Amino acid sequence: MAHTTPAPHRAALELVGDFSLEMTGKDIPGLVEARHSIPAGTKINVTFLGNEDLDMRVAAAGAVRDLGFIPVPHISARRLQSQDQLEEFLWRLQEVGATEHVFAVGGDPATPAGPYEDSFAVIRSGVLPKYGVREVSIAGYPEGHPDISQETLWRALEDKSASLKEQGLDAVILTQFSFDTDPVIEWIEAVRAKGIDSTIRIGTPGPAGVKRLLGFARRFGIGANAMIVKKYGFSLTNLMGTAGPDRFVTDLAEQLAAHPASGSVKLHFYTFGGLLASSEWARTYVASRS
Ligand SMILES: NC(=O)C1=CN([C@@H]2O[C@H](COP(=O)(O)OP(=O)(O)OC[C@H]3O[C@@H](n4cnc5c(N)ncnc54)[C@H](O)[C@@H]3O)[C@@H](O)[C@H]2O)C=CC1
Ligand SMILES: Nc1nc(=O)c2c([nH]1)NC[C@@H]1CN(c3ccc(C(=O)N[C@@H](CCC(=O)O)C(=O)O)cc3)CN21
Repeated sequence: MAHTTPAPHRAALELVGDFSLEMTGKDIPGLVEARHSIPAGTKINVTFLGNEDLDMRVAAAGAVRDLGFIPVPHISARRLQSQDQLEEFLWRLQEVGATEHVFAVGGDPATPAGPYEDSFAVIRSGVLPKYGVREVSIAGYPEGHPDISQETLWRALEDKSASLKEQGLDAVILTQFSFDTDPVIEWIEAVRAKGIDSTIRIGTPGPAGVKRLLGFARRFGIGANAMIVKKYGFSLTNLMGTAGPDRFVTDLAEQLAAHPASGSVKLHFYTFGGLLASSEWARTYVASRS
């Protein structure tokens, strides 16, 4: 007899199937360790951190590719010192076959290090397709951004989407992580209401120590008050513990199933606890619902 999967489970499987991951330039050992837990062809983003250099970023993107996954290197507009530096990065990435997908992001420095004030400046410069870029991810903020107004964020999203479309580049929206699904659902509706139909990848932390998660949340200005944190499934009185995205993902899947106009929505794991923990979590989650 045909096996039927209950609707909320089906929604959860759709959401978690084809998840993407994230690593830092330093994390090649973690990638090697996790490689058998990660499905072939999984997208793995490589961050562009201030404490890493071009060689590390290129080596990490190349390792992702060599192991049979799809590298999505980050390009941090405000951290670039010159157009030459951007082109050198892209050229080196292209040499290791890692330019088809990139994530163009503003970057945390309060003042730009060079000619790119924001990710729109990188995108509209037109250099990306010259190096083989075909799909560009851009950032989304379901809970806003501590230093950027809502109006500015929405204008940036629309400008970048329009410029990518004009250049014939695919767009994906990748969101800042959060612990609360309510603003995520509202925000997806607002994106769709603007006529933007790109795939949205909802960022969520993979399993990690609670203290570490809260540290990153504070650092990036992400809402993590006691109520939200409890809803996510961890306790502030148990800082030594580990928290995973079970509740967040199950809740998000249920809400998406109730909002069919959400369009294509997938998951992205910020792997603060390591690539292995996130990929094993996804594997177990899918297995328990299939
Ligand atoms: N690396 C990552 O995974 C993620 C990084 N971020 C951070 O979010 C911020 C915005 O990035 P995008 O959405 O790509 O913005 P964007 O590059 O599209 O810029 C949008 C507007 O915000 C301003 N802006 C950009 N970065 C700023 C900053 N650090 N401080 C003050 N104003 C800024 C720009 O001048 C522009 O007017 C950056 O700080 C970025 O690093 C956000 C999500 C994920
Ligand atoms: N505003 C903003 N800026 C970012 O850079 C950023 C976000 N948001 N959202 C989430 C992603 C994930 N990011 C990161 C940043 C650092 C590490 C990391 O492991 N950094 C260290 C370890 C230091 C520590 O434990 O505090 C490193 O080795 O550099 C991981 C993910 C960067 N990202």
